[in-house]
This record gives sequence, structure tokens and C-alpha cells, in this order.
Amino acid sequence: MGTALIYDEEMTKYKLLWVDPACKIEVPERLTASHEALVRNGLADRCVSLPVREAVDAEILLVHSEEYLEAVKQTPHMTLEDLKEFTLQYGDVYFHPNIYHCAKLAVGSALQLVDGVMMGKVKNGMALVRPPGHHSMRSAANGFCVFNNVAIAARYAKQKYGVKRILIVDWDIHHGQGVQYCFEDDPSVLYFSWHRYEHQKFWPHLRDSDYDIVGKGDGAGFNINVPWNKVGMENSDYLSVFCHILLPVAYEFCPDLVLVCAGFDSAIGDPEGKMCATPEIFAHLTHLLMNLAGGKLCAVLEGGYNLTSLGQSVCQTVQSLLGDPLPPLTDLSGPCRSALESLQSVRAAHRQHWSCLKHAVDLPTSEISTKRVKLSGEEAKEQAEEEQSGTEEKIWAEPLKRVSPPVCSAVVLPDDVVCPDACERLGSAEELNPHSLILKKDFLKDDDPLTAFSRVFSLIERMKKNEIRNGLALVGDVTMAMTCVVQHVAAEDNSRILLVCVGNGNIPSHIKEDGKTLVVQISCENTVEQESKYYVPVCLKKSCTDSSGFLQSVFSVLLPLGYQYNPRLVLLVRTPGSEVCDGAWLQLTGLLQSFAQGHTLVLLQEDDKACVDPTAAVLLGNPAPPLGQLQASPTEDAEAVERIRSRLKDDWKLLMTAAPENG
Ligand SMILES: COCC(O)(O)CCCCCNCCCN
Ligand SMILES: [Zn+2]
Repeated sequence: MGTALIYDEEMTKYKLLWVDPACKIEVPERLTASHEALVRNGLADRCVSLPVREAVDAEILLVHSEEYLEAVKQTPHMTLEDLKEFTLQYGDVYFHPNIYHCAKLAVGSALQLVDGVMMGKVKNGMALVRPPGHHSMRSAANGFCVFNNVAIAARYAKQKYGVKRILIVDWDIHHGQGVQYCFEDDPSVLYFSWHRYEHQKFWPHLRDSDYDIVGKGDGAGFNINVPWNKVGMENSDYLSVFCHILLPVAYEFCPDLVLVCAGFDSAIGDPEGKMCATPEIFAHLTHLLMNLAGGKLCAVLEGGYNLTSLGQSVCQTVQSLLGDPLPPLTDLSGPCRSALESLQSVRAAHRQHWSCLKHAVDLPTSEISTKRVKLSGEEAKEQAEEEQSGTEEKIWAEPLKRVSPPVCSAVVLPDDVVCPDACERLGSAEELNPHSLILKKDFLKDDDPLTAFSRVFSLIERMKKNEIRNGLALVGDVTMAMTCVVQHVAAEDNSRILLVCVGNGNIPSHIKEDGKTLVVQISCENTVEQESKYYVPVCLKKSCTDSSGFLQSVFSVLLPLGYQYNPRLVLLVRTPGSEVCDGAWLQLTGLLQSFAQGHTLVLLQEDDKACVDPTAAVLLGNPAPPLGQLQASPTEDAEAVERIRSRLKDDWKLLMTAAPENG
């Protein structure tokens, strides 16, 4: 199934007709710049173009009041003076004779996207719309928004498709208070938003945007606000929040549908956000959400005012939706102090609502107050400079091309194992099939193990040349294969292998110390080994059959380590007796494609042949199946993971979730 793209130039046909400094950044060129970037990069043609349509009254009334809709209906016939007058009753928004029409198209675009995804016409998609939506409220326009496109889409999905749980991720740099107010008492819609806040000094200056506003009544816990109290947040800060807050909670919640308020004013260069995260970050944020809800993800454009970073960020998002390899994220130096303070405040505020956070070992919130922090003279000066520096033109490198290798998944199998779906038996290399390359190999009977492994080595060589994206090998002795592969690859001087070993099985010690291999072993064996910087044993009492403990260790330990280590190859090994339940294994296979541009080599023991097809399906880019709502993981497992994090956080800053006590 493909990726939908919804866009119509009609939505460019309204603009600010008078002087209003607060609104002048919201220009039609935002939409044309986004669409043209997709066209220029050959991405629009790879999408399924779905037509826009106007939303009808009943759909708009899912969120807005009749009187508000009636009032907006009058605007097309208004004179310029009337429009100005009408606009004055709302904040930071403007009206235009054609904006009502465009607002109906924006809502209709979001609904078309929901229909396409829910009816299985497309796997996921993006709607490029204007006016944006996440600030508009039941009876008020606000912040360039007229109708709340995403909030209406959520209500529509519940009403028309009986969707039980919806996750809304709002990565726009402003707080979507309109969405928050719409669902604050609704446990079926989990709203997550990060936003520039600066202790309420930043627009819209709401106390309701702070981290301790968690939802009301039955909705308590289903509203997550992550305030950024400083500008200049970087990729590390965003990734830390995904790994240590959003992903654990999202997997516990287990949504049936993911909606994204895709605002790109959170990217570097944006005049509103003044952040420093690069456009590539959206490739990763999108990918990290794509194994939820069976891949059903609808992204709807919100803000974004630097036309260059906006275009690049939209392309990064759509390329991930299309399944292209992810770009590397370099120099992840770890979250800044202010981000850590927000991180621990949010985790503390939600500890009682989410079992994945119950054992979070962070400073109690009382250490971090939200009232205006008394800035020392030095800090005040620094902050003033920061603001000042905000005016200087930020520059950043254009994202690298994300090229899909001609072969997606190469599979090395003994004769008696049936080929996975979408793979074909292959005679010789010439008949290379665009999807998969099967090096028919009989590991069982081959008398010379090295020859046997030569097939795997050639697979790795072709990955290095980016002829193949990932691979899977079913071998007679997976531990020996693992050792041979690591030795073979580590022989290169600039190799960096992330070895993820699921299950017991002792890792030869020489692998652990060479620094060219980072080993994370998730098993149920109480490994006597003390962990070191490059050898991280995670032992789960309830063994790996407990998905929640397994996934919590993936989110809070493995992903942060992987991002910071930035490997060139990921070796994912499932040793015998690992018992890890397949769902968690498949989620891990999907999530690990964040690294090494998707160059993952999976090694399975030959009696794990039942694992081949589902694993190959995920390697081919299909979403891993949902796990169901996750239960609390055993206390000792959660505490074990916390202990590892706190012991290794000096070596790996992305493991941090609390501001260091000293100064
Ligand atoms: C959903 O719309 C996308 C958006 O969140 O980017 C809208 C931002 C409105 C920003 C308004 N600034 C007012 C500044 C007053 N001194
Ligand atoms: Zn915004």
C-alpha cells in the first residue's frame, strides 16, 4: 500500500489583506514551498494523490459550535472593514473572503486522509493544508487557525470507523491548546505536544500549556505537555523526549490510529520556534511512530515559516512515510539542562498515570519549579544574548539524499526453508529481483563453515555498497555466525557495529572491549558480567516474553544508545531459547531501522524458521503488528533498566532523564 499526498492550490488563495505584524508570516507561499519541494525531489510522484473535498457542516460541528460556524459562514460576503472588525474578536488570526472555503478544504483534506488510511486504500499519508488548525477552539479562531483540522479528524475517525484509541502527536513548536481543550477529559484520545514555553513567556502564554496539565477526570494522563523553557533545542532534546516519554506511553496506550499535527516551525531557521533541530529529525520522528497502529499514520500540516527548512522537513517526513532509508543524525551531544528539567517534570507528572513511568528514577518535581525562574545576572544576560542571537540567520546543511538500494532485503536460507513473502528463489545474481536477493545456501550441510559464512559476508559487502538495504540469515549456529560476522566487519578500521543480542548466549569477551562494537544483550539470564561502556546486558526476570519490560528497555536504553553510537551496521541476533514474543521482536526489528540507513543484518538459529517470514516482512518495510495495550512490567525489570540508565548515563548522555544535581 502506498503513501497518500493531499494538496490543492485552492488553499493558497487567501492571504493577509491588512497590516498585522503577528500574522504576516502566515503566507500562501508556505503551501507552495512545501508542495514544490516534494515535486522537485520526485516525492510527489511516488505518492498516491487523493483529491481534496470541502468538509460539510456536520463534520465541522464535531468540534465547533453552531454559532461559531454560522459566524464564519458570513465572512465570504464581508467587506474589508467587516473582515477586520470580525477578526478583532479573535487572537493572532486573520480572515479573508476565501478563508472559509479554504478552511473547509483543510478539514476535508484531513478527512480524506483518514478515509484513505482507515479503508486501507493507503498505508499512511500527509495532507498539505492551509489554514492550519491546532489552535482553533470550539467557538473561536486563533493562531492562524479557523477550524481544528486534526481534532475534527479524530472525532470523525471515532464516529465513522469506531476507532477506539487515537494518538495525536503535535510536533509543531506551538501548543495546540485547541486540541488539548477538545480532548482533555477524553481517555480515548491521547494528545502529546511539545512547545516553546519559556515559563509562560512565549505565545500563547497559557498556564494550561505547562507539564502539570495532564487532562481532567477520565482524561487524566491522556494529555502530555512538554514545555521547552529555552530556545535552541536540538535533535538530542527531541529524541530524548520521544525515547523517554512519548514512545513508552504510546506503546502502553496502543492506539488504533496516529494523527500528527505536523508543524515544522520546530525546525532550525524558523523565526517562531528559534530551535536548532535539523530537518532530518522529522524523518526519525515519523519513523519512530510508524510501527504504532499497524502503520496507520495521518500527518496534517500545521505551522512552519522558514520556507527552506519547511520544504526540507516536509520532504523528510514524506520520505519516511514512503519507507525510504533514514538519514544519519550526527553529533547527538545529549539533552541540554533545560530539556532535562522538562523531561523529568513531565515524567513525574505522569508517573501515576502510566505504568511505564511508575519506576522513573528522576528528581521529584519540587526541585524544578515552574514559576518564573529567578535568573542570575549572568543567566539573564545569556538569555538576552540568546534572544538577540535569534535574529541572526541560522544556517544548516542540506539533508543528504536518502537513496533506496536496488535490493531491499536479502535472505540467506537453507534449502528446506520456504521463501518469505515478496521474496523469490534466486538462481544467479543476474536475476536480481528488485525486492529481495536470495542467496540459496545450505548452512546445514556445508562442510566448511567459512564458505557458508561467505554468503553472509558477501551480503554484508553489498550492504556496504548500498546495493542491499538489509538482510536475514538462518544459520546452523547463530552464536558462531555472530562472532564471525563481528570479526569480519570489525576488521575494517572505521566499522561501528551495534550488536543487539536477544536471548541468552555468551558474547565472546573480545567483542565487548574493542569499542568498535556496541553490544546490547536483552536476556533473562542473570548475566554475571558487569556492564561496561560497550557491553550493556539488560536482564529481564520475566524473560523476554513480557513485551512491556522488553520494549521499555528498547525505548529507554537501546534506542538512546543506538542514536548516540550511530552505527554503520546493525546486527540483530536471536539466540536459541530467547522466548521473546514475536510481537516485541518484530517491533524491535522495525525500530532498529532507525540506524545505519537501515543496514540491519538479522541472524536466526535454524530452528527459528517460523520467525523468518514475519521478520522479512518488517525488513521489507511493512509495519510490525500492534502488541495490544501493554501491562506494567515487573518491578524488578523496570528497576533493572533504571539502574543501567543511571550507571551508564555519563558515557551515553541520551540515557539521561534528570538534570544533574550539581550546578
Ligand atoms: C496551527 O498554526 C500553526 C502555528 O502553531 O504555527 C500558529 C502559530 C501562531 C503564532 C502567533 N504568534 C503571535 C505572536 C504575537 N506576538
Ligand atoms: Zn506553530
